[in-house]
Amino acid sequence: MKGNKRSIGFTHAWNGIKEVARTERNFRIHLLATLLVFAAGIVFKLTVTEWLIIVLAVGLVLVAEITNTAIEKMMDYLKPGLHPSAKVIKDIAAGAVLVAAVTSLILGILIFLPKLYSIF
Ligand SMILES: Nc1ncnc2c1ncn2[C@@H]1O[C@H](COP(=O)(O)OP(=O)(O)OP(=O)(O)O)[C@@H](O)[C@H]1O
Repeated sequence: MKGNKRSIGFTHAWNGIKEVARTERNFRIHLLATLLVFAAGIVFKLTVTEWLIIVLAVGLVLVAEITNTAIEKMMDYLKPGLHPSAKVIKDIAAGAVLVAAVTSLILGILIFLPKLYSIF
């Protein structure tokens, strides 16, 4: 048999992430932003505590985006046509992404702004 139960579970999870990356432009933008933030972290030599905050902030946004996509796809599967309840559910899921993104933006500003300020 090819692979054990755990590796098969990982394969399903990886397939899920690939599906989100393939279908969701916002997720691809967040992945690009993640790379840029990590590059900036290396350039500015972040402390361990700062890295902890940045990694958590980035993870928060990616998890929110993946969850939002799962909810959107579930709604499209369960209720393919337009429906007020589908709208409310999707809007709430999108709201979670917005909250995560704004939180991460604030954390990023608090960490990187003083470093940028000290350069100029
Ligand atoms: N079945 C539906 N019934 C009513 N309104 C809907 C429905 N599907 C989507 N909408 C509205 O369109 C918005 C965008 O939904 P869509 O499924 O197109 O997600 P998206 O374009 O991938 O957006 P996001 O940026 O949140 O990922 C929803 O937040 C909702 O307001």
